[in-house]
Amino acid sequence: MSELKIERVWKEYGDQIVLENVSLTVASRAFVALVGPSGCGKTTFLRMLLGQEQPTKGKILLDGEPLPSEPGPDRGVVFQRYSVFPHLTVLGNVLLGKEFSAARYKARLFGAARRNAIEEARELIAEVGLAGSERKYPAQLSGGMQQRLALAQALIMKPKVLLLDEPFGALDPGIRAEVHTLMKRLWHETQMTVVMVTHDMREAFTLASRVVAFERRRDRPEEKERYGATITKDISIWPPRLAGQSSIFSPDRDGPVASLGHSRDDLAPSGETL
Ligand SMILES: Nc1ncnc2c1ncn2[C@@H]1O[C@H](COP(=O)(O)OP(=O)(O)OP(=O)(O)O)[C@@H](O)[C@H]1O
Repeated sequence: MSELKIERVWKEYGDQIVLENVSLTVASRAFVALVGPSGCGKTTFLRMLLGQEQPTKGKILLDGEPLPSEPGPDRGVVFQRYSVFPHLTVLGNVLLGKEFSAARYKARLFGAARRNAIEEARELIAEVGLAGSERKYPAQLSGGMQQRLALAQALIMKPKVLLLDEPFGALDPGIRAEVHTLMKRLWHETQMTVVMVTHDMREAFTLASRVVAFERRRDRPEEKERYGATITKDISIWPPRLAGQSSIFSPDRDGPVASLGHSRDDLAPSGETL
């Protein structure tokens, strides 16, 4: 279970109303894409889900409980850039979350705990297609590889909710399509709830189970500060998509999702390719 419930949320910075009266329920295992004009508050909304910002008014619940007021391991995040640490290797970046959660001040694991964490990190690195790059630094990786690394870094903590802020926006179209395939597979395998901000409508409709548009209903320059954006469109993709379930209606528009080594028999009871 990982349902997000946003209830009548407002966000104001000083006199500026960025978001007004936003209500949204994101079902467990859904993949919601947030779209909307530049500056309408998509990132602000995502940062509230992460716990980096608090709503001015309203409530955000995760599985019925108020969202903790700071980021935690139940919510992973990947940004367009700068999600990974440049001075750590690929392995070091993926291990970091484990080390921090085990030893908050020293950020180091020892003995069997460390060996197990390394094993887990290596598996995840292979899962995102980076096997063999464990000792490389981010600067030695392409943009697509860095975003794969950022996904592995977020996923090692097994978050209930994955938050993505234009994670693939800086990638070339070919690489982006490859990472989309990976993202879709990871969503099915982990069965996380995903909320992704994107400017790319094709990306939104390729990946998401639901596309939600934010917009200011009143957008005259003199009203900019007084009214915020809210949800103006909410489109459920047909045929319906849900993490861990293959569509019974038709194959996905991008074709079958190849696996890099995971058996997905348990995820697709019909034996269909996800
Ligand atoms: N910490 C802050 N303090 C004051 N104003 C802020 C802060 N963060 C965001 N804003 C303002 O909130 C508004 C919405 O910004 P936000 O980055 O959420 O929009 P966005 O829809 O994600 O934009 P883009 O699509 O261009 O990334 C902007 O006017 C921005 O200046």
